[in-house]
Amino acid sequence: MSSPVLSVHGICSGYGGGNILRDISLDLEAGEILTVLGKNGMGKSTLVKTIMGFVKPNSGRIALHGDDITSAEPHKIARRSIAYTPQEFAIFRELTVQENLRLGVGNDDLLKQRLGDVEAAFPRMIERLSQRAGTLSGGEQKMLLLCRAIVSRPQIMLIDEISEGLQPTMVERMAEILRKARDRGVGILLIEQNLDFALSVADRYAVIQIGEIVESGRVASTETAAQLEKHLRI
Ligand SMILES: Nc1ncnc2c1ncn2[C@@H]1O[C@H](COP(=O)(O)OP(=O)(O)OP(=O)(O)O)[C@@H](O)[C@H]1O
Repeated sequence: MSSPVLSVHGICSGYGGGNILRDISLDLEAGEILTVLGKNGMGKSTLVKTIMGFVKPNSGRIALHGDDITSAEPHKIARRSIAYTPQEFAIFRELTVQENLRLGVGNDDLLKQRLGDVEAAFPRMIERLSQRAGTLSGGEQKMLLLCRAIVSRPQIMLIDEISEGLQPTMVERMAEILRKARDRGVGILLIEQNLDFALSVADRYAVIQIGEIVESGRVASTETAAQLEKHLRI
């Protein structure tokens, strides 16, 4: 087997010295989607924030492409071909769509070369390039987040609840975009509560309950959905 693009080993992490995550370990390979499932407040966002360096782990090790990045600064981690789409609407509302997309690549020339990636993912975004991002619909803002990640042509994507509040056709479009990225070899860590969406794209799953992984495996059949649903019920 190839070595993982992202490796999380024995991570304990939280806020103010306490631990929300306890002994979390997972590996992500190139060209696969691993979904991390769990109810509200179980620690899913804390996990991606810890990987990105926004929350410092109290113990454990995180490696990107085999290099230790535990406790590295977020801007240094972000330079390592990893794209993070946070759960919060992390777009710059006063900037245009194009200016938001530029943040994914660094300059306009490169963005121009890669606008085809945006058009292939979500043609409507091209029509909106000069529009202020804050005036996009909620669904379009989520699409912009995903497009910004895509134009950076990352090897790893960390995606936190992108499907939340979206209509089914938009969710299906997101699923297609993620499958295409996976088929190009991107390793995707997909944080989700939408079980149908997550299992329609993921190759593997892990369930977080109160900061611990309580179940994990391959996404195989409808049996998996039935088996996992209990973890997501309120
Ligand atoms: N900045 C913070 N300071 C203190 N506690 C926090 C902070 N952010 C999150 N928490 C707590 O950590 C726990 C896990 O939160 P986290 O956001 O990781 O959960 P989640 O599984 O992503 O849930 P959701 O789906 O609701 O976003 C919660 O109890 C939350 O209140």
